[in-house]
Amino acid sequence: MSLELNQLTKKFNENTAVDDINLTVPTGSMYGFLGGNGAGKTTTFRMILGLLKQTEGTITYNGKPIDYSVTNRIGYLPEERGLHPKLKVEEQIRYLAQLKGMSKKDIDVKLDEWLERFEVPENRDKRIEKLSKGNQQKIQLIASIIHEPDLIILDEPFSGLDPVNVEILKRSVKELNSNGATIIFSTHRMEHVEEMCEELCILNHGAQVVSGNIDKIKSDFGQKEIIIEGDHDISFLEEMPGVLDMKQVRKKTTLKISDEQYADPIFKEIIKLGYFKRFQVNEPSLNDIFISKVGRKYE
Ligand SMILES: Nc1ncnc2c1ncn2[C@@H]1O[C@H](COP(=O)(O)OP(=O)(O)OP(=O)(O)O)[C@@H](O)[C@H]1O
Repeated sequence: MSLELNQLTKKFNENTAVDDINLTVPTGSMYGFLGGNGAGKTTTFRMILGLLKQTEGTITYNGKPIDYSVTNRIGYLPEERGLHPKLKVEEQIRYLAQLKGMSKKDIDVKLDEWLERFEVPENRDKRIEKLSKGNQQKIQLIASIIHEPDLIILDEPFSGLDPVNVEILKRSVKELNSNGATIIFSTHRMEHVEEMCEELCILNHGAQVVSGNIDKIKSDFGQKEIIIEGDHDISFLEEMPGVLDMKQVRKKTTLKISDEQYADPIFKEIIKLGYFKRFQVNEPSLNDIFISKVGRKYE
C-alpha cells in the first residue's frame, strides 16, 4: 500500500522542473519533501493531485492510477493560500467542507473541534481578511483536512508562522498521521523533516538527491560522527585511518569518519590515555548527506 512515482518528469518548455523522480510513499507514513526555492516540490504535488499533467512517468496509489473523482480521500493545502477574504471563517470552512461531501452535522462537530485545537475559536465569526497570516493558514489547514482524508498533501504548512504556531500545527499534523493518514509535506527546513518524518525526498533543481527511509539513508551513508570529551591531548587522531575531519572546541572533539569500522581503533587508542567522559558515535546529519551528494551546504 503506497503512493508511487515512477520516472516522473515535468518540463515547462526547456525548463525541467521535475527530473525523473522515482519514489515510494508508504501508506501511513509521514513523508517530507525537502528543497530550496524552485526545487520542484509544488510541481510534484500538482502532478500527484492531477492539477498538472506530467511530461513523462507514472503516479499510482495502492497500485492504481489515482481516482480524482473520490476527492474526499485527498486533502491539499496549496502553497498559494486560496481563502475568500470577505467570507467569515465559519462560512468559508463550511463551504469547502460541503464540497468535500461532508454532512452539516459532521461539519458542526468537526468545526468546533478543529477551531479549539488550533486555538482560534474566537475567530469563528471574523472575516478571513481580518485574520493574521498565521491564523489564515490555520483556517486553510482546517479546510484541507476537516473531511479526514487518507492522503494529505501540505505545501509548506509551517512557513510564515511564529514558533508557537509551528508547534501547534506540527502537533496536529502528527496526530492526523497517528490516526492513520498518509502525510506528505514540503519544507525548506531540514530540521522539520528530521523531527517529523520517517521518510524523505531531497530535491535539488528538480532532481532527486536522495529518497527513502531516513534511518536507512543515514545508516547506508557510511559516514559517522564521533564526539569525544576528556582532558587528554588527542590531536593525533587527525592522522588515524578513516578520519575525514576533526574539530576541537575546548575539551570536546568532533570527528567525521568515513565508516563505522574506524570507530573501534580510535576508541582503543584513546582509552590507552585514561579516563574520558564521553565517546559517542552518531549518525550523519541530513546536511552531511546533502553536502556529500551535491557538493555544497544545504541552505
Ligand atoms: N506553471 C509554470 N510555468 C512555467 N514554469 C513553472 C511553472 N510552475 C513552476 N515552474 C518552474 O518549475 C520550477 C520548479 O518550481 P516549483 O514551484 O515546483 O518549486 P518549489 O520547490 O515548490 O519551490 P518553492 O519552494 O519556491 O515554492 C521552477 O523553475 C519554476 O519556475
